[in-house]
Order: sequence, then C-alpha cells, then structure tokens
Amino acid sequence: MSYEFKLPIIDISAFTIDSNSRTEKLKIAKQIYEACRNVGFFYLIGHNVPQEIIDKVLKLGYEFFHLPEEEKIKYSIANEDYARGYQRLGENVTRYKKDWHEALDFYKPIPRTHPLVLKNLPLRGENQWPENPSEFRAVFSEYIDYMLKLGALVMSAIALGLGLDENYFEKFLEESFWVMRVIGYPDLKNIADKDRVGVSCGEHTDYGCLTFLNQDNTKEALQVQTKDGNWINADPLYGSFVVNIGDMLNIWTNDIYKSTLHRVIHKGDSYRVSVPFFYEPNYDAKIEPLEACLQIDPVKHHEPVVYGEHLLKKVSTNFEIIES
Ligand SMILES: N=C(N)NCCCC[C@H](N)C(=O)O
Ligand SMILES: O=C(O)CCC(=O)C(=O)O
Ligand SMILES: [Fe+2]
Repeated sequence: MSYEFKLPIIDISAFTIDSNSRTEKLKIAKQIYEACRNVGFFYLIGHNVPQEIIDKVLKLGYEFFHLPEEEKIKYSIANEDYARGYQRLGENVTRYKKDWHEALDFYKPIPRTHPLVLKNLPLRGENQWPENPSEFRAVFSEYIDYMLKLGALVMSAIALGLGLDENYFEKFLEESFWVMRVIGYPDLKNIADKDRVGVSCGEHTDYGCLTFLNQDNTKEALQVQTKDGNWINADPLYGSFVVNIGDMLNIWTNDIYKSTLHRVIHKGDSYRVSVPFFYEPNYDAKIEPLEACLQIDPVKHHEPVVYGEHLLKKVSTNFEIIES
C-alpha cells in the first residue's frame, strides 16, 4: 500500500501548564476539533499522567488475569449489579456474538444510600476490588484520580475547539459517571464454542464523552473505521493514550463529531491487556445538540437523551443471553 493512514498525535501540554497563553490553547483545541471531525480518534501526549502508573496498571491487570479461575470468579459481576466486577471469557457480548476477552469492570461507585436518581436502577453499587495482586486497589484508585482530571482537561479543550467557554461542559461532568474496564485478551487461536464467538471485541461505538485507552505493546489488535469504510490499526504509541469520542459528543455536536466504530481482533500470540477509561457525563445529564453547532447546521439530528438511560440500554445488551 502506498499510503498508510496514521491517527493524529496531539500534545495537550498547553492545557496542563497554567501560564500558557490562550493562543497556544486555541491552537491545540483546533487540532482536537479537526481530529474529532475527521476520524474521531487521536493519540494524546503531554498529558501529565506519570508513565510509571500507566505501566503499573497494565502489569497489575496482567497479573490478575493470570490468577486461577476460582480466584477471579470471586469477583463475578453476578455478586453485585451485573456490571461491576469480573466477566469470564465470552461472557461479554457485542451484537449477539461473544467477545473473546475477560474483564474487570469498575464504575463510579453509587452506594445504596446515594441520594441520586439511581434509586432502583441497576447500575448502582460498589466496586469489587481484587485482594490479589495486593496493590491493585491503591494503584488503580490513584489512576482513576488522574484520569478524571485528564478527562476534564480534554473536555475544556473540546469546548474551546467548539467555540464555547472553556468551562462549558463542567456542569454536565462534575459527577462523571465514569467507567473503567481492565480487559484481558487471549489470542484468537484456541476458541471454544466457535459458532457463538465473534472477535476479541466486536465493532461498536463508545457510549459517552471520551475514552482514554491505555494499551500494552501488542500491535494490530485495535482497529478503527475511517470515513471511507476502511479499517486501520490504532497501534500502541508508548507514552500516549489513544483517545476517542463517544455517542454523547456525537449528539452534542449534532453529528459534526462522529463516534467512530472500532473493534479488537487480536491474532498475535501474546496475551493482550488494555485498560480503557471512559470519561462520561453525570448519570442524569441531559444531552442535546449545542446551539453553537446548530448555527452551522440548523437541522437537529438527535433528540435529547439522558446519559444514564443511554448507558443502561447499551449495558443491558452487553450480557444478552444468546439463544442456544
Ligand atoms: N463503556 C463502553 N463504551 N464499553 C464498550 C464495550 C464495548 C463492547 C460491548 N460489548 C458493546 O456491545 O458495546
Ligand atoms: O481493548 C481495546 O483496545 C479497546 C476496547 C474497547 O473498545 C472498549 O472496551 O470499548
Ligand atoms: Fe470501545
């Protein structure tokens, strides 16, 4: 092939240093705007999350997945809310096909006493933290704090890029109903139950605002669909996060930004680990096309949605029973 498409690399450091000028910030915001319009995916560098902790979470994920099965299923999603916890290989489903991965999922904790609208809704609950490896909880908790700050920062750049005030999205995000998945992918060579398995993770768009993917050094696993319908690899670039936008930014921008289809097909020999962090709106945030975007195209392409309702609809199909 004569032409190889590469995802853009964006350096966000102008936003992490207070003294930086507005001109500098606007330049970065414009790059993000272009990336979100064109492909909806980019590499983020200059993000200030220490490399040591980025590496550590992947290592801890790897160690957890290599524990004996009986240790892992202690944290089964069935113990809690069918969302938080451990899912065996093939337990997660995309478009009626089993995904060939295992995972530990975490959400913003919503204790049963939380006054929020989540009353009686399925996604309330506490996270199930593994006791082994022993540092798991401490390291990941610190990681989550970093990612929440980074999410807010990138959303302020997104706001600027859309011609809005830097703080515009804050009110939708202050109680971010974040999700973090720690995912383990064996290779696809020894699949049991072949008929009902799709790929490592079937094609989908993400559900919320921004996804920050921390992936190990496995190449040719994550693939992204470009506008012309081709699939390109989003291979790891050490020191960066692969960032993509989700359905809520698609709605806010009235389709100026697309939530891009992506999938994982891991054919290599290694055991791949990735940790996507989903920076999402508040559970009860109402999302609708922005005035600023309706000035460009006055035709509304989306009805308002409550983020949590959208999420629930999606999550409930992720564990759909497959007819035998
Ligand atoms: N929170 C997010 N975006 N999770 C993405 C999971 C994608 C796979 C899932 N089985 C699906 O069907 O979407
Ligand atoms: O593992 C990956 O590279 C991506 C996973 C993903 O797309 C997701 O969990 O939403
Ligand atoms: Fe995804």
